[in-house]
Amino acid sequence: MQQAGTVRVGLGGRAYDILIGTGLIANAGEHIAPLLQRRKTVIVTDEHVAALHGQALMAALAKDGIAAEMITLPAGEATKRFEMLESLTEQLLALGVERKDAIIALGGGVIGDITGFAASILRRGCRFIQIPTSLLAQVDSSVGGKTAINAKAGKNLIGAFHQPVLVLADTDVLHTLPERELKAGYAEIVKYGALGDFEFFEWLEEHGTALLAGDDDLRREAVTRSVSAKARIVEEDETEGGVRALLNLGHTFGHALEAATGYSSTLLHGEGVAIGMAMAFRFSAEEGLCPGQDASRLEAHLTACGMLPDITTLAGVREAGPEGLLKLMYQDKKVEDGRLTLILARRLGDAFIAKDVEPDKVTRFLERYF
Ligand SMILES: NC(=O)c1ccc[n+]([C@@H]2O[C@H](COP(=O)([O-])OP(=O)(O)OC[C@H]3O[C@@H](n4cnc5c(N)ncnc54)[C@H](O)[C@@H]3O)[C@@H](O)[C@H]2O)c1
Ligand SMILES: O=C(O)C(=O)C[C@@H](O)[C@H](O)[C@H](O)COP(=O)(O)O
Ligand SMILES: [Zn+2]
Repeated sequence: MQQAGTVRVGLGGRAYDILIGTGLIANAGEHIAPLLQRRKTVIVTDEHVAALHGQALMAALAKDGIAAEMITLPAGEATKRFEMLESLTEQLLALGVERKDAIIALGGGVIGDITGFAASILRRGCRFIQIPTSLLAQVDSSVGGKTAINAKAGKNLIGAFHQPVLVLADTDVLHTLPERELKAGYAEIVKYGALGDFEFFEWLEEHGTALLAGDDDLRREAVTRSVSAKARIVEEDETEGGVRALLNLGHTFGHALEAATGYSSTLLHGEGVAIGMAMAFRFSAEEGLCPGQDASRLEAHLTACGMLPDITTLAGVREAGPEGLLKLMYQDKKVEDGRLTLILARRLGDAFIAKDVEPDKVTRFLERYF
């Protein structure tokens, strides 16, 4: 049975709906057919998701007369690289994807990011639909139009803003997601509370454990609240000229840790975000910007969910050391005129953009972690 709510991302000519609920993949054809110029599409997915949910989507599209081909990429962050982008775009062209077609990204944030980027450049831009299957992709990466691959120099450095034309977040599929991946997605949910909604943070303190354990109603509510918050920010600032940078809370530290650990399974993106948010709050507290008890409260919640490892135990991080991490932080896209921008906090639920952060302060802060 299909049961879904809708959040609209109001971006004028690039506006789209995010449908959140159950039975959305089983009925995908009915939502997708009206968007197609011809009843033909290509699904891009990864090997795990293809095995679990690929056939269900193919069958749902066939029910509405949509012929679909499937391209399956390797799972994991290492897929967000140039060689994969080349292979993906060549395969899309070989399958005859036309400029007016809409391709489908079925998977987590890795598939959404690389497929969205491929769509943004294929024949100078075709449309794409997000069917996010990880918690992280449902609450964050499928919405807002940031698409990218990683570069040797840093995370998501080659990409484009390219909005999807539809997002189908089917919470049924979360039941096959491994626990570690669920927790990684949960970090991005905590982010919305920590950056701008204290009441949501309190709700997560109360319901986080049950949500992670599998409660569908709580998951649906968390996805809806998260994407609603993201949609409002993206509507105000689509290409991160200002306020959208708040969605980067924890990411300057987190992306540096991901780079230091080689974009590998040593540290998932969401895990880096959890550690990075705790660091951003602790740094804010040590700078006298935020009460220490708020930093402790955030740490306590993340620790209760098993999400705050000692960073120096992560292969690659000790080798990088404070100086190495600081250097990686300077690849951040928020750097302006060679100066570091961090998302810091006044309190839980109130983050702000701090420009021109002194590197010495960050180095001394990082040294205390080692
Ligand atoms: N564009 C954005 O705004 C944005 C936002 C946040 C994160 N991201 C990016 O998203 C990526 C992380 O996304 P992710 O955490 O989804 O990682 P992912 O895409 O690697 O998916 C996580 C793992 O779960 C598997 N998986 C996905 N759905 C499943 C399901 N329903 N059942 C079983 N297994 C499933 C995948 O095969 C993979 O092994 C990072 O590259 C990050 O940079 C982008
Ligand atoms: O949508 C945004 O804006 C975000 O910053 C969301 C982040 O969770 C996401 O990881 C994003 O890809 C990071 O953006 P980047 O510009 O730092 O690469
Ligand atoms: Zn993120």
